[in-house]
Amino acid sequence: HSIQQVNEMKYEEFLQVFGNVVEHCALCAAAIWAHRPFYNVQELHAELCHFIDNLPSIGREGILRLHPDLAGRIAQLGLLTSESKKEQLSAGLDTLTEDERETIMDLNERYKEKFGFPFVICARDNKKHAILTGLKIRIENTSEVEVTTGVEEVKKIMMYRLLDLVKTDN
Ligand SMILES: NC(=O)NC1=NC(=O)NC1=O
Repeated sequence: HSIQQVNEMKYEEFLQVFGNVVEHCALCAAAIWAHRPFYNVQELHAELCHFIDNLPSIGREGILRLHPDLAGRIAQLGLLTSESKKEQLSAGLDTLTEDERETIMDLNERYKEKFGFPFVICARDNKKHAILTGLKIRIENTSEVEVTTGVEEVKKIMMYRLLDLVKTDN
């Protein structure tokens, strides 16, 4: 879709196209449709970031809770969204050794136990070793730091998903 086509979309089509740029959180796209027209994909991304940043912390934590674990049960059951599946594959999470898988699952469980939301990282920016390192380092952070860090990763994931949907070579 060109940005011109995006700006002409009724909200139903806009939601069909952009409803999952934030994983399982169609509210974000549903809200910022009202701010069309968008000059380009960067502005569309900025509007979504602005909406997310203005949520109370309980809302931002909620956005994190909507994310599937990396190499988690949902992934093993083949129940990831198409976007998440592609992202987790790009990080090489389908090539984990049994040890690596056990370590990630254990760290994810401990992270969730500590924070009450999952570890979120942009899998298209981080291969499996960076993900393991990120888990080990970030689990030592405070909850406040991790809400902010996780949301910043959600914004990166969102940018990639937007670039997959909006043609920028106009
Ligand atoms: N917990 C996560 O970080 N999940 C994910 N990150 C991505 O980039 N895709 C996911 O599914």
